[in-house]
Amino acid sequence: MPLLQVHGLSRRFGGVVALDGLELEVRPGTVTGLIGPNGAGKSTAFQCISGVIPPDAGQVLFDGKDITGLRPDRITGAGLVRSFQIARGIPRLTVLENLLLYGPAQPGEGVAAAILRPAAMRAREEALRERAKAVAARLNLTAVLDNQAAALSGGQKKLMEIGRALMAEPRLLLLDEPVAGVNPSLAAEIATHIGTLRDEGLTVLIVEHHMDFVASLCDPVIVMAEGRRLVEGSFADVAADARVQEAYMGGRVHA
Ligand SMILES: Nc1ncnc2c1ncn2[C@@H]1O[C@H](COP(=O)(O)OP(=O)(O)OP(=O)(O)O)[C@@H](O)[C@H]1O
Repeated sequence: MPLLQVHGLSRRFGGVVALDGLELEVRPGTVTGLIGPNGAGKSTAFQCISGVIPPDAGQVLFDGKDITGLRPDRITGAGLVRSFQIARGIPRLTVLENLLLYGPAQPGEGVAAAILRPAAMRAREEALRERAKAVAARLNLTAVLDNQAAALSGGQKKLMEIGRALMAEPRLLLLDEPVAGVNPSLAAEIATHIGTLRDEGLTVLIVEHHMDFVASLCDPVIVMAEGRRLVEGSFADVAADARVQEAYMGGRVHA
């Protein structure tokens, strides 16, 4: 069964039809790419899937359960986590502190539990620190764990952003332009990290304009145009498709 199923997703902004009956599926264990020309509706799809904005119509199923219109924190709690295009870490906090902010919510660990069960709270904090360190290690951020986020390179900020999403223990990670503004060698490094996460069982859906990155990492690739799915297939197949080239207004999609 697909991990994510989107049926008939529609959303308007005034007179603009951003999503027009979008259909898409993400199979478990894939890094699925979502591409398309500017204004195709990719970001709006991410926003509707992750609960940031409600769709006007349609359905989002995560692991077979209807999550349409749920609050973003509920959707994150269910294991569908979105990472943002712009790194939003808190600049004055260290990398470790930024990661710790995004540990999974613990049901039942309210204020009363904190007062009554300090040992349990300390154990949870310790477990969270260990998790943050493990996440940092997987993303080559160990050396900068105690540095302020503001002092990171552009690429390290992107990796920290992925790390923050990983702290929430996702089963499906939505990445919005993870290599926008990143140099090619760092983009290749980020692709390697994402490929490793996939090999470890994470499923990923990525919006990205950087075609080398999509070609090297994403299979399948879904092409959107005018709020709908235009074609889906391997990168080579969709790049060679005349409808896709037309949607990019005569521009070539290079492999
Ligand atoms: N909050 C909003 N208010 C009004 N119009 C919006 C809003 N968000 C998106 N739109 C419009 O909806 C359409 C789809 O936009 P969207 O950002 O989803 O496309 P996209 O495929 O992510 O584009 P890009 O690749 O340029 O980021 C566009 O015409 C856009 O102008």
